[in-house]
Amino acid sequence: MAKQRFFITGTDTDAGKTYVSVGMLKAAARQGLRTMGVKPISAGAEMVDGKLCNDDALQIQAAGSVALRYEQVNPIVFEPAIAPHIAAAKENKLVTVSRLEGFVRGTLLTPHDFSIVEGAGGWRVPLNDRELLSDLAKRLELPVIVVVNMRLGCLNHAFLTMEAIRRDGLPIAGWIANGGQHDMPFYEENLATLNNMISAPLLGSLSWHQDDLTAEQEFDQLFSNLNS
Ligand SMILES: Nc1ncnc2c1ncn2[C@@H]1O[C@H](COP(=O)(O)OP(=O)(O)OP(=O)(O)O)[C@@H](O)[C@H]1O
Ligand SMILES: C[C@H](N)[C@H](N)CCCCCC(=O)O
Ligand SMILES: [Mg+2]
Repeated sequence: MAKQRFFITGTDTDAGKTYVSVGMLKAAARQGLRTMGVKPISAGAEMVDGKLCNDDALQIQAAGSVALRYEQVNPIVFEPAIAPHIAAAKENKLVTVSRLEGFVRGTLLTPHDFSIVEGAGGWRVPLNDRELLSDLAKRLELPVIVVVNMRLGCLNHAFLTMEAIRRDGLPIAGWIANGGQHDMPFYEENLATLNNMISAPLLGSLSWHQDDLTAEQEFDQLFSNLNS
């Protein structure tokens, strides 16, 4: 199987990007693949053993089967859980696409079969006054997986996100309906609307999980859909 790499974005912050990233990394590892994930920039971190660590990055680091140092997974980390460019400005730091691209490409040189790069927030999150996180995805030329947080308002968010990714010229590997039947009235009707109007494949609909086995089964199916 050829090496597979994806950029994971979502309809918003808290859409489930990390949840999906971790689930996919584990599903790929169950198929015997060497897996790794990168969270290039994070905002929202705590001190762990004297080092600022972001929970998404720790989860992604733990879920990958290839051992990576924290800095390889998450090279840029800010303490407050706010928009990353504002967190950077508060520390008089400038984050650029070029710098992030260098870090990510460096980590992805580590031999592996399957990798994900998790964004932060949604598609158009600023990195500085001129550049967006979507510019990083463009520079990396990665196919994109969109996690749609299934709640009222997601139709508009999902369509705008798809439009923006296509406008950026990147392929959409597929989208995931996340957290179904959790708190969405007329879930099936909303899912059908998304499915009819999005031309990229629906890779899977993930329920709001009650147990690990259900989650594993859903991610195994999702992983197999990604490869079909
Ligand atoms: N299908 C699901 N079942 C159960 N819990 C879920 C599911 N999807 C997401 N969650 C939970 O919802 C919360 C938000 O999800 P997650 O952290 O993956 O969002 P995110 O898109 O990565 O956000 P960020 O923009 O901060 O990176 C987490 O606590 C996560 O465990
Ligand atoms: C702190 C949060 N969990 C994410 N890491 C960053 C979300 C940035 C959102 C920016 C925005 O679109 O307003
Ligand atoms: Mg996350």
